[in-house]
Amino acid sequence: MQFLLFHIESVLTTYKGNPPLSVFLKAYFRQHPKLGSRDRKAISEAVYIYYRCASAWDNGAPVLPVIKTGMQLCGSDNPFLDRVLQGVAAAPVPIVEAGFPVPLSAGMSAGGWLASLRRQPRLFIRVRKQVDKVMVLLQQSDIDCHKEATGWPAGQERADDCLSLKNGAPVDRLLEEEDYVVQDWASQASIQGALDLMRQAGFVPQQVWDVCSGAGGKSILLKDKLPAFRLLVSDIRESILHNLKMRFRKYHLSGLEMKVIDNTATQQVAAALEGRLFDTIICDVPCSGSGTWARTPEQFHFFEMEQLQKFAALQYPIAANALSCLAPGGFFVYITCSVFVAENEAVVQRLMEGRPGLQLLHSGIIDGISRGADCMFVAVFRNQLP
Ligand SMILES: C[S@@+](CC[C@H](N)C(=O)[O-])C[C@H]1O[C@@H](n2cnc3c(N)ncnc32)[C@H](O)[C@@H]1O
Repeated sequence: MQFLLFHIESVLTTYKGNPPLSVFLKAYFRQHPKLGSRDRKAISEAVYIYYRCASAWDNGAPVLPVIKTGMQLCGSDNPFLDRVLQGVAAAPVPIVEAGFPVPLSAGMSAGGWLASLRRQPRLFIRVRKQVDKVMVLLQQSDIDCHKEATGWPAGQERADDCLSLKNGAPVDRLLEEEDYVVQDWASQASIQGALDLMRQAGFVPQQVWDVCSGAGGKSILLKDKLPAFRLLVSDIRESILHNLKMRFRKYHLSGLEMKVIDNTATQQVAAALEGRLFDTIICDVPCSGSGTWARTPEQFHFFEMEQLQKFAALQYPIAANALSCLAPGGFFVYITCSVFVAENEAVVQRLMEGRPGLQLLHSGIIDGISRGADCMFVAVFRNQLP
């Protein structure tokens, strides 16, 4: 047991918040090949618990002794982990009592959101075909799963192809890889709701630009849901566009054009697009990720308020440069995985200023907390200029 505690402490003292904890742990375990899979699991769980709980107790100071005692009492079977989490969930959160220092988007309560960061979220998949057959297959293997309705606004969601499962469910061993996409409920809902709005307006996207495409979560969903359309994806990182290309290949999707673009650079955008206009633009900007901190509790632990200014300085220019390429009558979808006003409503407000032709059709948080999912923010605009 002592060696597990040694490794837990060693990770906690050497990890400084970057790269993501999952990447750091993989590298750490590569350096310690004698650790078996059970050891790695116990160390990872304890470290994640530390970061989940640390916010509840005065920068985590008392959390480590609780983990140590738990491990000494229970071994690495981890029944103690549940008890630690239950204890933490019930404990008062000092930061809530003091009031969370950053204003949260409309509809978010600081207490509910902070409490949700202490629970591990669920796993969500989007099933690309025969969802009922897939559910039966999973249930036959004793994997508890249920359909989760996606879309917005509340009351207009549809239970379709989104499945909710316990985190860690071994879907990769049971399903063919091209039959499903791992994608959080809120991410699915962000696009599903926007598509519903377009459908209600009798609008069918033909020329789509996915700005900040990352590895293509939103684009893959669009390709699965819509009839043929031309798609441009762009991101500042060439390596992530390579991942996107591999994913498109895996899912047998075609009709893709890719460009490396720094969307904060007005000249670069103009040179890359040569006056092209798009009738649909998805703008899923870089952000604090605060709506996903339940999955990455280390980001909350190491978060510093100044980082918000840095993101805000990226979000507006990225969105404004993209908006300049929106065709008349076109739809512009601004998305973040943040719950902070500064990255959400404040950017929407700035985008509206000086653009009288831009109509805001919808703006709000997609709250995944009760479902064990992430929170996102989405605003949908339409260019009403003739
Ligand atoms: C929230 S992620 C996008 C996630 C992606 N849309 C998806 O659904 O999987 C934001 C992306 O913005 C990219 N990015 C950051 N700064 C950028 C910039 N200045 N111009 C273009 N993309 C940028 C990042 O590389 C990252 O992939």
